[in-house]
Amino acid sequence: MDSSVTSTELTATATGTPRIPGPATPYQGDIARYWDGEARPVNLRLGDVDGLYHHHYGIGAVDHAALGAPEDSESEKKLIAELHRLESAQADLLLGHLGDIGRDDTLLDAGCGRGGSMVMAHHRFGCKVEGVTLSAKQADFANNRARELRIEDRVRARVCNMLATPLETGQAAASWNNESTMYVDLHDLFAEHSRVLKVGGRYVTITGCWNPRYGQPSKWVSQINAHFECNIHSRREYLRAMADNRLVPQAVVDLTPDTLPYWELRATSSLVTGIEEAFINAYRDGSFQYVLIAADRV
Ligand SMILES: C[S@@+](CC[C@H](N)C(=O)[O-])C[C@H]1O[C@@H](n2cnc3c(N)ncnc32)[C@H](O)[C@@H]1O
Ligand SMILES: CC(C)=CCC/C(C)=C/COP(=O)(O)OP(=O)(O)O
Ligand SMILES: [Mg+2]
Repeated sequence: MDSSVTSTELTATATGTPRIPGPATPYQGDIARYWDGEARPVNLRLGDVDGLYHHHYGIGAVDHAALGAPEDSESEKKLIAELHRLESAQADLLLGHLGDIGRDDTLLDAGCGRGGSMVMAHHRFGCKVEGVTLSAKQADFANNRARELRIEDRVRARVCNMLATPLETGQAAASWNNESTMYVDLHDLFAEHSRVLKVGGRYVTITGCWNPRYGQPSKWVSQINAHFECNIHSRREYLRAMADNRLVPQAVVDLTPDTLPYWELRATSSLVTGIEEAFINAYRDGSFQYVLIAADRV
């Protein structure tokens, strides 16, 4: 394993997606394999609704009028569309905290998945969006979508470690992690965001974190970690690691009550994956919180 690979050593996947050869750690190799092999219907069928493919969860009230009655032959289709609407609403909320972004700005999506949030950011601001993921499959998928939408000159995914990105120091007007912070050390992560962000730039994350008021990670939190091979941090760790890296919180929003309706609806669908109960119980017993943190790079 070579942990010294840098952005200057970019090569390409078979379909031309730039990549840094080799994961920095054996754990990153596991995570790359996990996402390369992921093809859950709950993600692909929701993405098929309008071509925005997300790997994050939803927020907001369920529109029961949009769901239709259970005997409705279209009820499954309507349920999928509603879950997808709530996931896109989550990304909209995140993008709404990035500040004033212009067409000439560059944004960084750290842990970009299949690129749904990147496309939304470009459509909203007209800006350039650079994404990084450990998974070559995901990066290829995101770049194919960008080509289909004819925005490949503005939206690009690369295969690389978010802790050592190819971005220049101060290049990004804003950057974010959408449900991707639980795979990395937070001090290393925020040091890299702090490096790539211009002074006065904005960092935003939406994430699940364990609640220090509960004491320690609950069994539900441990179950979520095992399910996704991730390591959920505490709310306290976020604030400490940001403070240590010139990221000053401007907003901390508890989205737990806003995400519960998504989970309760998802638990009734045929696309359940088995992790719904753990999320619902963890949110209800107060051991786990869904939060948005927006911070200024000072
Ligand atoms: C749950 S998905 C979120 C994807 C995307 N942010 C979204 O909202 O659809 C987590 C993502 O984090 C990425 N990831 C995890 N660790 C990473 C690392 N060290 N460097 C780059 N990407 C990483 C994974 O490859 C995956 O794309
Ligand atoms: C809030 C927390 C703790 C998130 C963990 C990271 C994660 C796996 C997010 C959703 O991905 P996904 O959309 O691929 O998952 P699923 O298949 O469950 O929809
Ligand atoms: Mg999903």
